[in-house]
Amino acid sequence: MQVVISVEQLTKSYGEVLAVDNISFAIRRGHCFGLLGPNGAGKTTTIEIMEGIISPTRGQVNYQGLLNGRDISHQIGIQFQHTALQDYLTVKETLELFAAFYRQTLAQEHLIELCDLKEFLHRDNRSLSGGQRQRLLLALALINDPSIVFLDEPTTGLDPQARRNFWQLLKNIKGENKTLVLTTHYMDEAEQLCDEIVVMDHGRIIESGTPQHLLGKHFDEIFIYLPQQQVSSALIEQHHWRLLGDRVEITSKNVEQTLALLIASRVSLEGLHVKSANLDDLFLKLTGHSLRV
Ligand SMILES: Nc1ncnc2c1ncn2[C@@H]1O[C@H](COP(=O)(O)OP(=O)(O)OP(=O)(O)O)[C@@H](O)[C@H]1O
Repeated sequence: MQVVISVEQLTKSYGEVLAVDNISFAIRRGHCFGLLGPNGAGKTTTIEIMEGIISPTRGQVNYQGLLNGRDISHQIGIQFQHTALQDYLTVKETLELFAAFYRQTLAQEHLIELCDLKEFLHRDNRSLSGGQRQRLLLALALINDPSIVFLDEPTTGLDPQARRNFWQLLKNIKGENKTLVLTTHYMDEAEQLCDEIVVMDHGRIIESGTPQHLLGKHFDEIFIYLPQQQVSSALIEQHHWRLLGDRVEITSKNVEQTLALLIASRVSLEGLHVKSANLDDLFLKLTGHSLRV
């Protein structure tokens, strides 16, 4: 698949602080690319350099052959984390206001359908729920029919249902052959949406690849959980199992064998929970801390 953005040896320092430290990666057309990392990892700095909002100290960003600094504004759309919306305007009026800034725009009907705005189109911006506001911000990012859309933590603060609805919209947009670049604090979001991820910490890339490839590379075990009161301390110590709150975490390379061991040890299997490693586990393994602390 064709590379649309290539980031080459990018470095950004703020005085003594090295926010981004010599990173390189490529983003392919039609992919959803995720930039993950704990607070202060350098994600926002990286995405803002890609968007052309700030300039790098060293290195460059290439857009389909165009160097960063050239006017690429007609090709990209940006959904910022905090965008002030004009009070007293309806959603429809807001779309019209923003559309007036561009020569080329996506047909309003299509935009309304793509971002599911119909039910609150004539409502004042101030009366929107968190999820509706994010859908409007997404529509504004798409208004110039960009081929690349940047989303900085698009679902932070939304309830689970609103997040799931928003993911579906992003999947539909991806289906229109647009390239998505997003930062997120939610591993399930990255797992649902991203074809490729880059994990950053302290300004550097510590891992990159498809979620499936990275999970396969770092984990060949399955996690089994049981209520602690059902497992004797002697058994926990003997097998070096971990205590997580009131549960015992058993790491197993062979679930059948582990279950046979538990049954032979007369451990009750009530409340047993089995789970494969997910991106949360990967993140913890790579950075030593979970993403949301
Ligand atoms: N304008 C600035 N001046 C000085 N230091 C900055 C500036 N912007 C960012 N930094 C520092 O650069 C580092 C990377 O910050 P950045 O915002 O890129 O991280 P992040 O991964 O986006 O974090 P978060 O998830 O909290 O948004 C941090 O140490 C931050 O304090």
